[in-house]
Amino acid sequence: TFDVTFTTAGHNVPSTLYGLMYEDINHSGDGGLYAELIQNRAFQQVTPGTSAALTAWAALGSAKISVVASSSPVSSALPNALSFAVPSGTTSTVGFTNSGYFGIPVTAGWTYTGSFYYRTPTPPSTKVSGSFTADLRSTSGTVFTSTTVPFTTSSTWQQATFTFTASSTQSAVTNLFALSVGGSTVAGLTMEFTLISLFPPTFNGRTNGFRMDLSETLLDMKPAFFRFPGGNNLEGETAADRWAWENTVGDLVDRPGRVGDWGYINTDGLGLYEYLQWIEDMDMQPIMAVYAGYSLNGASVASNDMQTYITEAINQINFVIGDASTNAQAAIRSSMGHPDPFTLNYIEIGNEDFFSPTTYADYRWADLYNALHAEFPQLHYIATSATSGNVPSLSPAPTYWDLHIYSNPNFFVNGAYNFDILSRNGLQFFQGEYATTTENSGAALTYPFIDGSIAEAAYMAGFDRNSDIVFAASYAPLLNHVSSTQWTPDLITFSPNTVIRSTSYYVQQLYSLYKGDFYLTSTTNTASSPVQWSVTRDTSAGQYFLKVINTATSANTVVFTLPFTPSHTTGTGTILTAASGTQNTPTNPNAAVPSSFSFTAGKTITYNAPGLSLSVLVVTA
Ligand SMILES: [NH3+][C@H]1C[C@H](O)[C@@H](O)[C@@H]1CO
Repeated sequence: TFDVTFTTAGHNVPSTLYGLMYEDINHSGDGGLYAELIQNRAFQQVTPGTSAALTAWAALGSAKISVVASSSPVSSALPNALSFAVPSGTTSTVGFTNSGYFGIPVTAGWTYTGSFYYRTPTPPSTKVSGSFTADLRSTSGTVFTSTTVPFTTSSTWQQATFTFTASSTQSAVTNLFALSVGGSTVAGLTMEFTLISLFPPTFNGRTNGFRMDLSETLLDMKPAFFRFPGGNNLEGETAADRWAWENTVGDLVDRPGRVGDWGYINTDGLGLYEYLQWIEDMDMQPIMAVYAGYSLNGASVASNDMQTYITEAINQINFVIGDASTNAQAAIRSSMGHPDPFTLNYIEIGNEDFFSPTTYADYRWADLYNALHAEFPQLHYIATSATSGNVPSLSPAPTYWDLHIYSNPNFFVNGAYNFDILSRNGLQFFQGEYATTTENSGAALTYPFIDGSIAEAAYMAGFDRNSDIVFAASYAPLLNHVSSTQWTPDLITFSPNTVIRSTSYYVQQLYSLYKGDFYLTSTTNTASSPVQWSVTRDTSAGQYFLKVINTATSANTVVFTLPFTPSHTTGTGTILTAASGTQNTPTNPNAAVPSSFSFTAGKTITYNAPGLSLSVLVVTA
């Protein structure tokens, strides 16, 4: 039995404590949160004439399709186009299909919004007019919804737009988007297409917006912040491949995309503006990273080449918070629909610069910090070259540090007091990435499992308890597409039409929902104890959240002694618990989900915590 007495003494819990770490990894962005359904929609960053250039595209009927460098590109950012050549004498239906990001969801009632650019490089002497049919169909050709899109041959680019509404829901996602036309209409013609786009309804109805079910899944966590755009995906393989904000704003036709750092092309259709608008819609605040001159090939920008990136970072921040009436970058923001500045308090300078500590310490940190702090003194700047709370020396000395740790359950159980032992010297910590990535045996994890999730919960009691110096924490990575994953485990796994909440998702959710605003000191415990606890309070609601974490496989009893007598004798709690090894997976998505329970409340509360459990007992004063 663990006897826990808590007092009314303690400290504030920062509102920023629990949030989300994001980067476009595992198709978290393109094919995930970004709602565009067409993969390879503008043939960005591909080599014309290669089969890879045609990823996700296939011909219908006797048409010949290939990716070409257009003789008259739709924009300098999008030099490539799909060439669609119809042999003379063709009479049967021709066209092309796209298989989406490993599938396309067909959902009854959804009105899809589509568009494409098209032109006929060498139009016939007599203009040809006709109609394309745009549709969603199964791979066997069953059409679920369709509409006609009139066209007229012209050597100049036209943009066609259309909508259609699905009348059925298909459980299978192996569906195709198709553009087709009667062969006799276009026989002998060669046409070009690009930026072929199809959106479902989006979160908050935003144009060029976010996938609804994934947004709702994240909203259910009430996350306080969103760290973006990376993570490794900020850094590029080289400086030229980095995430550069300017290439991600403005009209989609002006965004070149880039080769991302996780093995696939980023369209950058999900760009800085879309991130910021969604973050605002989700009641979060950004923790925005700026490129700091280190890339994944291990090279650092030379000291006397830093100015380009310093200027880029200043412009990136001005896009977010500048005055649109005086600042050019802020004026772009305004022209995209947000005249007022977005909320911004935190800037992360680089990512995991403990891989390049020398150049970070010699000049990269100072160059960026000094310039940005001078320009934006009100912002907080987060350094990334620490691997633990014993931070390296940097000048100017950072106040904020981002720490990352990926390990096994034992690390998190034994590390539960890692922040208690740190001296309070003004430093503030962001546990920006953490997760149980292997079993104690070292076996890799494809999905989180209850043993690791409850170990994370034990570590997180340390975030509550030390939230005087831990201002933010987020599990990583956040998302993975079940059909294209480069890193496991992840908090949330998704397919084109399903979302699986892992056991670690529920731990993150419970800590975030029951964060409270004040931490109450209680009986000291020790690291590696099988049971951890945390008591926080929602002061305005007069509610106390008694969290109990039992990392042992057998039950343990905790007896709480309260500094007051609750106003009720029955309390309601929420528990996440499961047998060792349990995972939520695509085939068993609800193997472990939270459930509620009631308990007897009083000046003392005796709670028998099941093995491998996180429980939150809600007590009203
Ligand atoms: N290598 C990990 C650390 C880096 O910051 C992330 O991009 C990766 C997983 O999210």
